[in-house]
Amino acid sequence: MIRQLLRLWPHAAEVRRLTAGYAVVGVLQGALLLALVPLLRALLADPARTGEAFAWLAVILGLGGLYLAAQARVRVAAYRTANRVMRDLQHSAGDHLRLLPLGWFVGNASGRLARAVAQSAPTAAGTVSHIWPELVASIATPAAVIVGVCLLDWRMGIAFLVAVPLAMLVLRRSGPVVRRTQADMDAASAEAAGRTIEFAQAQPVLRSTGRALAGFAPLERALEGQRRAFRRSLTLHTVPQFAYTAIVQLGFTAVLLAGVWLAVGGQLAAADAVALLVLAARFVEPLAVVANLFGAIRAAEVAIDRMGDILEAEPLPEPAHPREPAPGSGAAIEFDAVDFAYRDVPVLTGLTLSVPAGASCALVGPSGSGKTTILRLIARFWDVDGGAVRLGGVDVRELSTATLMERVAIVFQDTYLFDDSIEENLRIAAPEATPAQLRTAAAAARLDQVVDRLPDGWSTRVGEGGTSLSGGERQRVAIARALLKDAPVVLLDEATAALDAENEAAVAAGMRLLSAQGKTVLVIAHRLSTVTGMDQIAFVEDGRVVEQGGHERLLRARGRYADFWNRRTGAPAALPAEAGKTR
Ligand SMILES: Nc1ncnc2c1ncn2[C@@H]1O[C@H](COP(=O)(O)OP(=O)(O)OP(=O)(O)O)[C@@H](O)[C@H]1O
Repeated sequence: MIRQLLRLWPHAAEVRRLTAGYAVVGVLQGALLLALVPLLRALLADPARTGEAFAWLAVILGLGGLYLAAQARVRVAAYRTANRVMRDLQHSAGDHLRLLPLGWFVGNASGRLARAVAQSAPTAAGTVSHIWPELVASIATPAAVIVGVCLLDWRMGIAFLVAVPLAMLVLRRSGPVVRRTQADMDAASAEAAGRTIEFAQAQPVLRSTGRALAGFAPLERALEGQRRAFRRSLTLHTVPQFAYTAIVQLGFTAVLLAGVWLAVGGQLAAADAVALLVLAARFVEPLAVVANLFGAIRAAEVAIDRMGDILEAEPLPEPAHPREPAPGSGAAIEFDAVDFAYRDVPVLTGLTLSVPAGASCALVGPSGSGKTTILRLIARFWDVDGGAVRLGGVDVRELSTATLMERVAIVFQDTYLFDDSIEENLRIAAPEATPAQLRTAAAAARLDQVVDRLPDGWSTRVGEGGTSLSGGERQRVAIARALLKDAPVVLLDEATAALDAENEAAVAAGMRLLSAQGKTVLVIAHRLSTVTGMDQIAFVEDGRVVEQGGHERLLRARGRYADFWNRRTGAPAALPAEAGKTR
């Protein structure tokens, strides 16, 4: 566990110092127990050796004081270290997240992150402050007792030692099993938590489809999986736990038998035998908890691994010698024979696309053809597997992340809004913007109409993630942000959610304005009204651009785009009214 922790929190000297402190506390406790032997020996002698007994009592009191002082000191140090561990791990996670490619955040990253930051860091800290000290003391105390007993009577020392190798063997053997079952439990709990959240979020869908009372199979499966993992962990832990307890009791029995046998045979004074048996009873206590502590350590290892998944995730490679996009054509976008796969599943194959600076281009094509992936590769969510994506003639891998992000504004479907006012949500894009600039951008994106309808106007809080706005209204915020950011390249994924006429017109107007401002606009167009106004259309199919050109020209060519257009214009245009408004 400590080795894993040190990989993420490289302060070996501090951990060593702390461990040495815990060991000293454990040894002092062992010495305290050992001092009982001469005390009892003096008390049980016939007649009792009162003076000697008082002297040993004084020694015990002295050792007790020392033990308490050492314990207090080490505890304070441990709490400080634990605080630092928690703070450093959380800060490192925060710092590291900023370096990870945006693609890392696609999928269930938020769940992983929340668990790592909210649970793993405190677990690692708690292990340092509580479990590790107890474990070290639970080993150091019996070790000190055994050494002392060996010095008092080597035969009894051997009896004390009998159980130790067996106990160690059981702990060693059970370690990987406990760790594996803990990891299974952890994975099953994560799945159950994710499905529970999904169940809550899916309530509107489940109710509107009349399935709310019919149960939710993914959640039921996840909960059953969690129960199965729990049962399995109980079963697999029971045998080694029982074996360990039996071995510890066996050790105690060995000491008992050896003491009685030696005392009956006259080889050990009765007083010594009684004293050593009392010691054996106390000796067993810390040993008995070691197995549980090992279990807790294994659980902590799983939590630390979870944190490791974040801290050891590969950051986005930064160029050693960053370049700047060429002046003039700085906002041109070019895909040069790009290959890209998600976990070995090819999505783009030899994709070539060229959009001159200041031009607008609509990506059109069947669902799953790779349009979103194309936009994401420009923003370096991931790096390409083959070929190159260029911005202003420079491979995006040769631009620093700061330069790239400065030049690109992203308006994705799932625009995230902070639970703050609309004004603050716009300021994210341009913290220095004057109120007049904010209002101009908002008006251009027709966001002012939304603001006018909100109860507190500009100061209305938009709810967590912007849930009090509709999808179309959130996109208007994103377009206003893009206008404010004034980046030369705008990547826009039109909301697929049905937009009402007003939102559709607002988004289209925003796009036209961005284009009129001379920006290179790349749009995933889900609406034909968007497509016709674009300088170019790139028809994407099976991860390639199969046709590129103006709308009229492509229609005349009667190729794949013309087919797509004819099918779409022939299809019923009516879409369901916009769902998801909570306002
Ligand atoms: N993060 C991901 N991990 C694995 N596969 C992915 C991921 N994102 C997309 N894919 C897969 O890559 C393929 C292309 O997806 P992409 O989202 O780029 O297509 P699209 O043309 O934008 O589709 P749509 O129009 O439906 O949004 C699909 O088969 C999709 O399932």
